[in-house]
Amino acid sequence: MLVGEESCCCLGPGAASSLSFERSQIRQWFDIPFMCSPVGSVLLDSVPFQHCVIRSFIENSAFLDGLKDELLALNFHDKSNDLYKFQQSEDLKSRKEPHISALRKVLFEDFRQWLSEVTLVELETTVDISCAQYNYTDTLLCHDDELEGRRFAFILYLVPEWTEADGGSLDLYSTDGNSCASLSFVRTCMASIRKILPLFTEKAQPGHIAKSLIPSWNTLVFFEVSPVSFHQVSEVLSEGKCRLSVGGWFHGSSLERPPRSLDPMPVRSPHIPCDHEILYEWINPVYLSVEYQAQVQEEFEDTSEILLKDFLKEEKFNAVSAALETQSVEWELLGPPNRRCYERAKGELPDVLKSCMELLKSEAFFLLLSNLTGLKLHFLAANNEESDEEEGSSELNGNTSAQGDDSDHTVQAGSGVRVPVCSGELRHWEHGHYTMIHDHDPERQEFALDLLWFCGCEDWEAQDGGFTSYIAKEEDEEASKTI
Ligand SMILES: O=C(O)CCC(=O)C(=O)O
Ligand SMILES: [Fe+2]
Repeated sequence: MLVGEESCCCLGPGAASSLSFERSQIRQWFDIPFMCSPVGSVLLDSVPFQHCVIRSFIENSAFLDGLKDELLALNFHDKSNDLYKFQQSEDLKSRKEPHISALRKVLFEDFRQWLSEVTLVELETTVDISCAQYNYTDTLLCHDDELEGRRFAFILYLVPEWTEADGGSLDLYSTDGNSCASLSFVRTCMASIRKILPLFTEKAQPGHIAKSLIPSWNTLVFFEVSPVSFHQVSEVLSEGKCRLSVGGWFHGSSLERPPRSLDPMPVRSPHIPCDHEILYEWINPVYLSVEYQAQVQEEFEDTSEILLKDFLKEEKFNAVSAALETQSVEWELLGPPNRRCYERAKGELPDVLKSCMELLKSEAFFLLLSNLTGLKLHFLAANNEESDEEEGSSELNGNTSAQGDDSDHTVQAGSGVRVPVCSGELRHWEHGHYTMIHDHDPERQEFALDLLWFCGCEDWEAQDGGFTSYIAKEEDEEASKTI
């Protein structure tokens, strides 16, 4: 029987018996990959990566109620960036509340020892534990938990009646076949083999959701943190329910990490040669007046951004909108999910959309952008910038319709002159779509002009989401700027 620090925190025999239950069998099952074996209330599975679900983790329900009350009385702070939105408690490492202390003792003494025994992984005494609340619309997108020293992740759920329709599932991703580390595999490898492993494999990328675990009251999930442990908390969809959990990590020597796989660079091309007539055909004449362009440029130079309303001529805008609504555009879903999830137009576009994309890549448009921004995106543009490395990008966007991206960059030509280039796509965004910023993105290392053109999102409200956030260098949380 596991007993907490105070007698009122007796956890009851359930915790002890479920943990010690069939210990040798558990070890056996962990040794056999790709086998799902329910052992009483302990379910072990190595697909898509080693994880374990223990139901009725703590038997004493009065203890759990007390624990929940103590947790809800803690201070929570909002955590929000491109990866997540939820509330996190203060660190539980040194909280003195009786139930919290008792749980910490069970997890980081008894349970840690058991875990170490069944997995044959040496675990350190580091205590890494906090409490999280995911309420309506909260989420934690695809990630692998890898951080120096983290060896196993655990989460104990303290949720009300929960179904798939409530969202908030813990989704486990399969990887794209480059997989190089699973618990059983690593354990059977000699240390020397482990060392050379990264030389042969690149870090795997998450593919599709292979398994969704619906949280339930008093269920503990744990999994091995490895280069393939990609998972997410799907968006909480029910308005009235709080997905409360206690989670953290058991620390030990991290597994060898294969080198990161780099995102391929988008194909960039110089402008398409074309006459300036195209601008008169497509662009709202307001933006073609030299005086107005000078005003726009001044504002852009001050704030590094500008919003140009009614940018296309009305009839062109209507034609593009109609094409997006009525003509068939083939969309492909882009991944990997730890970087992005949205649709991009694929194959031949309907004529008007094709022409619109060509406009954004045209020579005349590069010149127009130069005039509006002061950036030298064309050799004829006045050179009033400090650096010759500014670049640009544009984006067509729509709700039920389309979105695109057009990035102007410069490449070195043979003569040493930088030639502005661009890349762009037509994108379609809907609920659940996103992009994430990455430290290792090549695009982060250089300057570019982002151009976003939206379609199909009239009467859009802030609460509808779909904004673009710019994050200041070295900052974790989103910067003030959202578009
Ligand atoms: O709450 C969960 O189910 C998982 C949380 C998680 O993945 C994390 O905090 O890193
Ligand atoms: Fe995680």
